[in-house]
This record gives sequence, C-alpha cells and structure tokens, in this order.
Amino acid sequence: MTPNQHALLTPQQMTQADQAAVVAGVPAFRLMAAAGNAVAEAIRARWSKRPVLVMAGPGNNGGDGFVIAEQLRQHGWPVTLAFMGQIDRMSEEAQAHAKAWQGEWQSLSPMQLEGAELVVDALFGAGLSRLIEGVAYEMLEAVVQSGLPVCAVDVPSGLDGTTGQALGMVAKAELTVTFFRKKPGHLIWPGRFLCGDLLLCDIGIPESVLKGLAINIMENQVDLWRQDYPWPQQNGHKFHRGHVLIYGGQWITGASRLSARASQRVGAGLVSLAVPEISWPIYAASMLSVMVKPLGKNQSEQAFHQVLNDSRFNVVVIGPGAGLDGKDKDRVKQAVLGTLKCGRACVLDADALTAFSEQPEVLFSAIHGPCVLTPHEGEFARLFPHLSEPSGKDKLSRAKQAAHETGAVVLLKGADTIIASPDGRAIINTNAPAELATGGAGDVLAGFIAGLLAQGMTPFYAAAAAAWLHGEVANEIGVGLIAEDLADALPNVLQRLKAYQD
Ligand SMILES: NC(=O)C1=CN([C@@H]2O[C@H](COP(=O)(O)OP(=O)(O)OC[C@H]3O[C@@H](n4cnc5c(N)ncnc54)[C@H](O)[C@@H]3O)[C@@H](O)[C@H]2O)[C@@H](O)CC1
Ligand SMILES: [K+]
Repeated sequence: MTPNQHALLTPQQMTQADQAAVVAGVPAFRLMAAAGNAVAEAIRARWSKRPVLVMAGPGNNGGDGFVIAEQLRQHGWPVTLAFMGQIDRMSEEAQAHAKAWQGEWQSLSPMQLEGAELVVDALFGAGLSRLIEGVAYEMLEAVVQSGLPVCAVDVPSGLDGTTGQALGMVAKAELTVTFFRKKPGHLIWPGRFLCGDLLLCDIGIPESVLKGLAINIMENQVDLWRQDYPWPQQNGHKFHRGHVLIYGGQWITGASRLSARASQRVGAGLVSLAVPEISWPIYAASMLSVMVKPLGKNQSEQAFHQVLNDSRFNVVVIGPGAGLDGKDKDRVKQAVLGTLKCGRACVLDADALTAFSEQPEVLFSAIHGPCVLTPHEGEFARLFPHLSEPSGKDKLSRAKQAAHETGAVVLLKGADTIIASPDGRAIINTNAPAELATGGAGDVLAGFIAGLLAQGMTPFYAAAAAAWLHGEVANEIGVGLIAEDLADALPNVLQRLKAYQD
C-alpha cells in the first residue's frame, strides 16, 4: 500500500516519524509548539472561555500540555496546571516548554478538579507503556465521575493507540486532537468511542518521513482502491465482467438471493444460483436476471462439483442460508472444499464458516487461492477459538493473525470491520452506521465482495471496497434500513463515486 493521508501509524511508528522529522531538520521544540498550539486552537474553537484544568504527564504528551496551558493563559483563560513527573527528567523540548509556562503548577490530584469546567488530558500519549495505576488512575477516575468535558491530547490517556483497548482507566474525551496521522487505536472500538470527535492536525512533519516506516495499516478510504475499481468499459461485454456462482440452501432461501442481487448491483456480468431442486421454484420465481440452476434430484454432496466444472464461474459464494442441519452441513463442507480444490476465487461466509467449526484446520489447509472469509465475532470464535475475544488479543491482531494462519483475506465484521491480508496488511473500515446491524446485511456484503472479485479486483481490495460501499449505502438509507434496501441503493452511491473518480 502506498502510504498516504489514510495511513495509520502505531505509536512506535509515530515516534519514529517524530525522530525522522527532527533528522530532516524540523526542531523537536517546534513540533511540540505546533502540537500544543493546534490543541489550544481547537479548544478555543469548540468551547467558550472557562476555567480549565490541564493535566500534564511525565513525557512529551505532558510537554504538549504545558504549551496548551500557556496558549490558553495568553488568551485570557483561567488555567490550572496539574503535573505528574519530574521536569528535569523530561525531554529537552518538554523542559523548554515547561519553563515557558508562565503560571504555577501543582502535583496531580483529584482536588484540582474543583472549579474546573474543562479538562485537558495530556497525561500519556504515544508513550503509554503499562496499565494506568496509582494517582493517574485516581485522577482519571475522578475526571470520569466529574462528568466534565475532556479534550484529549493525541489519545485519551490510558488508551492503547495500537489496539484501541483501555489500559486500566480512560476518561472518555469529547474531542481528541492528534497529529500528522491517525493511529489504529483511534478507529478500533472502544477507542473510537473513547476519543469522541477526532481532529487530525498538521504539525509540520514532512510527508517524506512516511517512506522510512513499514506502514501496513490503513483507514478504508476510496483513494486506497479507486485505481483498481472495475468501472464498466465502453467496449466491454458481460463476459468480461465475471460470473458469480452462489450456493443456495434448501430452507433459508432469502440470504443467497440477497447476495446474488448485491453481486449484480456491484457490476458482476452474470450471476447464477445453484440450489436444491426442491427449492428451485422459490428461487426461480423470484429472480429475473439471475440464472437458477437446480442441483439434481438426489442433491448429493458432489452435486455442486458438477456445476463447478463450468469454468465460466470465476467466483463462488458459499454460506448465506447454506444450512447446517443434518446432511446440509456435509454438503456445505463438500461444496467449500470442492471450490477451494479447483482454485476458484471464493467468498466464504456464515454457514460455510460454521460448518468447519469442529475441524477448522480442514478448511485452512484447503485454502491456496484467492479467498475471502467474512466472519462476525461469533463465527470467528468458532473457527479461531485461540484468537477469540477472551484470549485478550485485540481485534486488529486477531484479524491479522487469522489471515496469516489461513492464507485468506479475513474480513472481521463489526462497527470497526477489519480487513486483513495474509501478507500483513490491514484496512480498518470506519463508515458503517449502527443501522447495518440487521439480518441479511452480511449476505449483501458477501455479494458485493464476490461481484468485485468477479470483475478482477484483488481479494484484499475487493473486500475493502465492498465494506466501504456497504457502509456508504447504509448511510444513504439511514434509519429504517433493511437488508433488502442495500443493493438497490447502491447505484446512487456508485454514481457519486464515479463522478468523484472522473
Ligand atoms: N510524535 C510526534 O510527532 C510528536 C509527539 N508529541 C507528543 O509526544 C507524545 C509522546 O511522547 P512520549 O514518547 O514522551 O510519551 P508519553 O508522553 O505518552 O509518555 C511517556 C512517559 O510516560 C510514562 N508512562 C507510560 N505509561 C505510563 C503509565 N501507565 N503510568 C505511569 N507512567 C507511564 C513513561 O515512563 C514516560 O515517562 C505524543 O503522544 C504527543 O502528544 C508532540 O509533542 C509533538 C510531536
Ligand atoms: K493524552
């Protein structure tokens, strides 16, 4: 991935960026001044003049705090500065800014909240290295209890900038001001919630420093995959736009139909559904431009393999409504293994994942080609029990590890959907509204991914583009959304995307 404005830097990479900027000739003192000034400006833009408590910690986050305190004081704000640490053990630039602070400071204590109407949280930022304990814990706890608005500098103190997890205690911010690039922890829950509104400020770090950082985490934005987006070509033909084959179940017939419509809407040239003969009339009666293939009377576990022999199908979707009862489960497993064996690109969702929960390694060892797994947390836990939530591992690491172990692109769903590639890259999706948590939305997502894969996008970018489109259509529809609406709202979103592209 080419690092751009959507690159996400871990706190360690941010520190490297900071050091590289200094090497490139930007004095550390100036960076800190710019950071503090940016926060002070954001505070003045958001809040009216009021008594403010600035909590400054022992590192450079605290250094920023001294700059903010002085800036606000110069603009006539009543400022109390509560410091935790030793000035003479701070970095040179932080010491210089601490000396430039014209007021007094007191040792950090919850007592200082008395009379404050705003709290600036500059205790710990990128340098947080352990659980919040002791006086810092008591202070943050008192801030939470006070209910006062908080402006966090870089990250709310106690929030791990890499994982989005709280280490001990975090006071939720109303506004978080960060610098140069966002961090993954700003976007992953609960981090996204704890940051409140996030403001990204330029503090004079040159873009060139990005080249020296091995950046492999990005926020999902159009610029990431717009070059690869498969717009229909004037001289194109439906056979150039791929043919998606979707496995339909016997009992739950809506799910795979939602996937089919989504694949069509996102531009697949042709879409076919392979369904049990007994359910064929239901499928066939409700689909017009989707071809519906009956899987034969006996519906043996091999029936799907015969359909797969047709090499025009270049992408296969298995899972939505596939079924897990009785023989269904074996049929689903055989369909998945057959698809993987013949090297077809595939999207495996829902029942296709759960079908392997007793023997996930059978699935994993069969994956050799382009494959996207789209679990929600429950399905993920069944396939990767060692990586499930109680493991204590954060969502980004879990998705990355799962991609590494399986060789598939793993799209781990949620408000902060993560798309992880086996090569270590990851994209965090941020545009999904709460309305998307509704039955059938995942089936639509699987269809979007398959439709993009069929048109030649790579699995990683197909999954990213699909997740973004999915969020965007949901935002367009808003409250009252049901899964049926999603595919049909896509044309508007695609037209806007195309206009932006042109
Ligand atoms: N990276 C950049 O480009 C810039 C960074 N700046 C600021 O510098 C910050 C990073 O500074 P530092 O690397 O000094 O790190 P921090 O200021 O975040 O904290 C490091 C200090 O906190 C202590 N500490 C860590 N976790 C603790 C815990 N749980 N309890 C008690 N003490 C703990 C460490 O021992 C160390 O003394 C950024 O977050 C940002 O606010 C800005 O000044 C300007 C530029
Ligand atoms: K902070």
